[in-house]
Amino acid sequence: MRLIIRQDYDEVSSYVAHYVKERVNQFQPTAERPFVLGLPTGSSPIGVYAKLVELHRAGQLSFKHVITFNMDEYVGLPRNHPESYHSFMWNHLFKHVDVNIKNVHILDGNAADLDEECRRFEATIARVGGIELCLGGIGPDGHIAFNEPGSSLTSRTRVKTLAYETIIANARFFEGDVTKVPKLALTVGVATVMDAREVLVVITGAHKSIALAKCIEEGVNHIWTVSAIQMHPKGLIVCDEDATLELHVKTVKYFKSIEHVHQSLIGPHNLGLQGNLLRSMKDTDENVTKRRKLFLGTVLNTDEEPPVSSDDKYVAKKNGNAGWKRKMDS
Ligand SMILES: N[C@@H]1[C@@H](O)[C@H](O)[C@@H](COP(=O)(O)O)O[C@@H]1O
Repeated sequence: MRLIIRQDYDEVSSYVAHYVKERVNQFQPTAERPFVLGLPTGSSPIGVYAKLVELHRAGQLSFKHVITFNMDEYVGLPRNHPESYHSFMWNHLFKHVDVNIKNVHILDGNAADLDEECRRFEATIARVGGIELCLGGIGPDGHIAFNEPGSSLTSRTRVKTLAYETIIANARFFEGDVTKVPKLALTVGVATVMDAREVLVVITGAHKSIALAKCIEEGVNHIWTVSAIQMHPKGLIVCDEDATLELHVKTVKYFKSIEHVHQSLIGPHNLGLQGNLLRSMKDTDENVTKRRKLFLGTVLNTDEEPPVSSDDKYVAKKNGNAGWKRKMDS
């Protein structure tokens, strides 16, 4: 799992939107081989959606061959209610981009048979070959989609009773009145999310800092359901500085250093796709030499171009707080 830390909400949104753009474009989706994207609601992804719309308008991203699955929907709220997740998605993303409405999948919280609706949703995801990239947000209690504390980590799409904390948190969208917040929702399960080939969770704000710490510094558990991301082979969390408040300094430094080394390996402009790009790089001698130089340059913390052979004057010799030292200086 990787953790990318950006200064604030805007930078997080920009990072995630560019990440999505890169992933979709790199995939080169077609009608026969569409890109399948999982999408969240809530205030966390609003900035991401605004940037995706900008990228679309700038001609850098098309949703023509993108199939979407939303994570959840309230039960019993009319589809055209301003706070339904149907309305949310339409207003923040779908009406602004070239997505084919037939490719949009949002659970129907007014279906006559809610269990059947959930089964149908899972079957549709399977039919299109699974989700390629699933974006998510979390509640302050660490829930992903509406997988409230105590949800099974093997859960699938189903009807869920909302936790009181979630009802209170979401009352802000219902004139601050908890009685107006629906008490049930349909939601994908934790396992549905984790089945995606890649999971990217956005976490911003000091009010989510405990959840972030629980999610990445403690064990996988069903109380903080987003902690399941620890088990995912390709999990990415993008957070802002405020959300790191409860993390150990060591944790923050570790993830920042990892990102720093990645960027030094392939350059700062390849937003988060380092793994893919590195894998796809042809390992010619020239590439190996280039990457090695970049890597050594970071580790040695020197402006001088480092050499490329292993038995050179630069050695892994720590010179107290002064950083790495050259052998000939020692
Ligand atoms: N079901 C949604 C979640 O999918 C979302 O992640 C969460 C966080 O919302 P926000 O981003 O507004 O904090 O809200 C709701 O509970």
